[in-house]
Amino acid sequence: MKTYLVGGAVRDRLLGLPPGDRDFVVVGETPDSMLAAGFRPVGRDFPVFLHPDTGEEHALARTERKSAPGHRGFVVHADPSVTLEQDLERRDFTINAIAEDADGNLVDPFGGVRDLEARVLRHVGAAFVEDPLRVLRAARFMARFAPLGFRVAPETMALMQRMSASGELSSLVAERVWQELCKALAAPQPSAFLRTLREADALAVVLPEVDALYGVPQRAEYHPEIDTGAHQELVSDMAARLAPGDTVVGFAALTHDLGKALTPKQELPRHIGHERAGVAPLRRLCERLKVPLEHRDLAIIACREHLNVHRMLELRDETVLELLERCDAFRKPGRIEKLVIACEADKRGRLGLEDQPYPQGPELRRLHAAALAVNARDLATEGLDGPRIGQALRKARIAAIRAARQS
Ligand SMILES: Nc1ncnc2c1ncn2[C@@H]1O[C@H](COP(=O)(O)OP(=O)(O)OP(=O)(O)O)[C@@H](O)[C@H]1O
Repeated sequence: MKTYLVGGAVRDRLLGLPPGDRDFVVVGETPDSMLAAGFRPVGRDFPVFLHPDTGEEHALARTERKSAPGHRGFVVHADPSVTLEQDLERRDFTINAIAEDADGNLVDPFGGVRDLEARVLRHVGAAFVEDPLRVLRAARFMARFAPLGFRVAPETMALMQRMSASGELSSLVAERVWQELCKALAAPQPSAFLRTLREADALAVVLPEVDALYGVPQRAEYHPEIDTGAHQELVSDMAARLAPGDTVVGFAALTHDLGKALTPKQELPRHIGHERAGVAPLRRLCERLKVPLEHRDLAIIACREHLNVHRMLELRDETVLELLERCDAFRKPGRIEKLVIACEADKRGRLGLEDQPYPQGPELRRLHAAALAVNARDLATEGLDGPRIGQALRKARIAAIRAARQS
């Protein structure tokens, strides 16, 4: 069986990055011969099989054509006559179109190795324009590879701009968009995702709420030299640094200031009330992209509460408890940790504040732990009934917060 390692695994090994999932392409086989060799099929119509021992994905070499106008998706053609080169030709970027045989020999018909060395993200061929998702894929690869010095080839960027102008990006299904956004948030430099999409004129189409922050001024005492769009870029990168790979924190960091785009002109650049104004656009974005509940819930809390967390050290004991209650921190204790990191990213992700400590974080963690230690069952044994237990619990938690503050 002629089997080649392809895609991300070859690319990442050549870049010296730790190996991820391994995908293989198989040439000269049919679905029947794969089944006869013991492979298990994945899905129904898709020519992908799992290796009987390793479970790794083996796809039959295939070509793909965009289906006729009026039909969605692609026509996949996979049979023993499809060559390895034809399979590689349908891939998105040259650096993703390198194959490696079992002896470690590279097959690289489109100059992927040269582009890896030159740190260039370049499309393979004219068929690139057939799938609008590739604009987002380019942006998310930049979130991962910009720190290594990669840039998008000018001719690829020109194609991406044409794809945006064609209006096809708006036909992308929510799940595909969310998946790429998530991969970008899990990468070391999410700001490169935003910047690449903006340059391709695509951000306003896929994330209009995020795009709306560019050009909106910040308060003078923050960093007047950059706008709120640049601020959200810095905050997103800081979140990726503080909680690498945590897309729940990353999404909250990205969206915490959406309300600033709605500040009336006469109120600029103060943005009073932006934490409340941001909830509506955030909900809209979450509904459109079918954002998972865990991501959505933390993002809404971070949007609404980030100013309170920043003011933590001045808050009254009662207000600290209210903040914890609004975060549902007694039923979902893990949330406070993520909220703290998103808020810390906001504070430290400002020009000149990158290395500043964020004392509000440890303080909120400490007071949360003290309030959590108060046990409703202990109070129940004192003979209190329903509503009075609730009141006693609040009082005891406030006392615990006070005691922790004084200790
Ligand atoms: N929409 C697409 N258009 C063209 N080629 C694609 C597309 N999606 C995937 N590919 C090809 O399939 C390979 C595997 O795709 P996948 O999305 O798993 O990314 P990857 O390159 O393995 O990177 P990572 O594992 O970091 O996400 C890619 O390297 C590319 O060759």
